[in-house]
Amino acid sequence: MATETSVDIRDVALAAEARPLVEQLAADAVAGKLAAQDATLWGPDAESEASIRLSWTTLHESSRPLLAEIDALRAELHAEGLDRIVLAGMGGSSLAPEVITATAGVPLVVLDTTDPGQVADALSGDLDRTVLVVSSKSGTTVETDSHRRIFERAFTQNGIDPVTRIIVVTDPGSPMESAAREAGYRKVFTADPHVGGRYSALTAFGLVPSGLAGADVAALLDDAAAAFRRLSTNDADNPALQLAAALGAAHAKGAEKVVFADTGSGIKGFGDWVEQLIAESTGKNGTGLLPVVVENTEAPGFADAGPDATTVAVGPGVNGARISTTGPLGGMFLLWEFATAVAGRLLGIDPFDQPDVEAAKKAARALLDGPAGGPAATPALVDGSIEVHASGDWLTAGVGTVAEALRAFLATAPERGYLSVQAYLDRLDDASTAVLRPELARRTGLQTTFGWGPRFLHSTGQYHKGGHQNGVFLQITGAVEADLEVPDRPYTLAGLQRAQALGDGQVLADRGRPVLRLHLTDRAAGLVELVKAVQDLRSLEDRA
Ligand SMILES: O=P(O)(O)OC[C@H]1O[C@H](O)[C@H](O)[C@@H](O)[C@@H]1O
Repeated sequence: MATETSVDIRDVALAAEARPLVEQLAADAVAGKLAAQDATLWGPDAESEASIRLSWTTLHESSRPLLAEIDALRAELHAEGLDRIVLAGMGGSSLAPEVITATAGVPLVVLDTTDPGQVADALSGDLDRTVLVVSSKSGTTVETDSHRRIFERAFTQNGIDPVTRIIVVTDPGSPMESAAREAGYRKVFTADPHVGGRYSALTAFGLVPSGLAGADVAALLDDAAAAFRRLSTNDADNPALQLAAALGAAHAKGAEKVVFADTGSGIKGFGDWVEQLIAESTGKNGTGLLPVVVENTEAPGFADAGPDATTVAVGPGVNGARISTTGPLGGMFLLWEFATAVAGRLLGIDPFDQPDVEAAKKAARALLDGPAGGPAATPALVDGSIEVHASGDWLTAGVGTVAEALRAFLATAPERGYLSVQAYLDRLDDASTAVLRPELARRTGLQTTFGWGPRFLHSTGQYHKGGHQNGVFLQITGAVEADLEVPDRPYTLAGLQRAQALGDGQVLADRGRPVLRLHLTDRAAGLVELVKAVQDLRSLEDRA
């Protein structure tokens, strides 16, 4: 892993376009003001939100006292033979720990799903050695609350006192804090409330689960501290100003997509974390930057990126990368946070709110509260193990197969739009679904994103509804073999999962976006058929 945090605008034309912006940012002392937590940088409308969202700039100092607490708790847990850490948390409450622990090579089971099979697999691990970290800033996130209930019951059923095994990370004063204290859970960490979820990598949200799992979290703070010195200077060499200016200049020329490929950074899964930061921070008011995370630099989207996209190497620069960003993980977190906040200023938006996330949650709740968990969805057609559900009027009569439905759906994508593939499945057992991203990108020439539902609802979901309105949305849902009850709640996990897919689909369709839902009545067979249908799409196109 690189030791110094740096940015290289490799594309000469882009560097030239970014230059005046960088100089202006330096002259306006934006980096110093940001480091000093000046809430006026995004204009009067954003000021009140910004005034309670900027403490992340100095977490490399303010989070230090946490380290000893984490070490002491880890030692205590180990002494009791508790060394399997399961983390229940959505979005900002799990994305950073997942990257930190994967990069450190230490195991962490992350629960950010409503798929009953995936949760059942986490439950079937060795509960005798398990500690559940329940992380939620708001303390009200339904997935996280459901996981806590399910684990609490499982501990009890296995003769384990759940209060000894549950650790909570939340904001002070949240409903979860009071409930946890009342229940007497083993430990409650309260995080700095003046840091939003997606900027919280170096707060208790990032550090507690990662440290308990065995990652060297002190090193993260050291690396962030070293990067801070460069990121907070008001000069044109500041890597964050350069990165923000390049992204802003590219956006101004119509490149609203930012395509990420790892080029040997030594960091595992950085794209999944940076995706939330960029999409939720900038994707609003009909503008923003759409992160597209791809498999490698040869993958479609990166290798063949057009004028609507800026390619970014996470790691050393390579051919085809217009920008490269390198550094140790702690430095990279801070670099991208600084750059995203500054890009927000260039785009004229408030990088600290997420005005459109709530809409999908509301729609899912309404479906769950409706009769029998929402209306029965009658498919427009059934082809083998796949049911086709279409929202909007693009599915013409006479379409009889999945391949034809896909073709009709993809024809709705505007030029230089994007395709979002959203799989409400088990991201471990159904991992191969991710192959659809490159397969579809290659055949459509569209920038194509892939997200696991409901995880992406807490990340790129904001952009889908609030950002540039040029996306088309392919949802994939699947049959559930064994559902899981959520103790003391009127819904099951499968019911929640279904409501989340249908609810978000409804919100997108209400905004005029084309949505195709393919429901796999047999997951394995359906996926094979779907991949085949995508291949047939090519032959249909060839014939056209
Ligand atoms: O930490 P929590 O309050 O449970 O929130 C988890 C996630 O929920 C929402 O969807 C927000 O848009 C995300 O920014 C946040 O990270």
